[in-house]
Amino acid sequence: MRVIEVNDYYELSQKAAEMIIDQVRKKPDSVLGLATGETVLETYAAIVNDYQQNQTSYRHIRTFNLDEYIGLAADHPNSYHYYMNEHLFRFIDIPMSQTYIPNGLADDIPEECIRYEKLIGQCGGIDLQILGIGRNGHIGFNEPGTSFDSTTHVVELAHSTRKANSRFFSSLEEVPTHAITMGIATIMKSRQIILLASGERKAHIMSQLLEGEVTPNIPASILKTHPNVTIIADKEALSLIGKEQRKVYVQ
Ligand SMILES: O=P(O)(O)OC[C@H]1O[C@](O)(CO)[C@@H](O)[C@@H]1O
Repeated sequence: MRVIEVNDYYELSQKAAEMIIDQVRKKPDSVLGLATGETVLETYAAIVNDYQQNQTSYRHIRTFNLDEYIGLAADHPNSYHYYMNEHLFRFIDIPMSQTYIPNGLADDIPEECIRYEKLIGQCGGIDLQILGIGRNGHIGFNEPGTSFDSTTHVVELAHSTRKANSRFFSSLEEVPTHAITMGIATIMKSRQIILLASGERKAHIMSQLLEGEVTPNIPASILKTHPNVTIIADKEALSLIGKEQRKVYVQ
């Protein structure tokens, strides 16, 4: 695991976009794993900007999103379907039929999880997975305590996660209680992973991640055992890292 330290959120977004665009140019039929949330927003904006300036093509790219709320329709403004269309897909030339997001309205949700996991395999697995990190160390919606062996599954969202995400809803009660998420084993099968962390609100979890052990209590800690993980984090997110850990990880 290597950590690229950047000055601020702007630089983080530029660097992340650059790495994703590089992957797309090198392998135009790449399978990308995508995240939602606030952190990745400007990365998508930078990808859109590059598309408009340089016409990088996504015609043969396939994408798999990490997660989706259960119970929200694709056109609900807080669904991750809506988020992805709104911030990325509608601006680039990716055919919508090549963008995959779990269906949180499926009649048979356990079956939907199995289908989604299989589909990732049938597409050859994920070449590059983008991750944000929750303040409790969650990746996707894999909350603390999730088995490292988990594949795509249903989760009950932690109160802290619902509270954090309630900023996008009109009230906490409106935040769905459950979601479908790729599992930790699903994420770990990706050939390359980039995790993004920005701002002071991620400083505590970043120090726990970099200084602590690999434990299901911090789902992101499993990334330390993956052969190709890059963390892009800004100075604020790395502000609580001790000198020794800095020497080990930070470039
Ligand atoms: O980027 P944010 O909004 O801080 O969220 C971090 C992570 O938490 C989630 O929003 C889920 O709670 C993920 O989608 C995201 O990767």
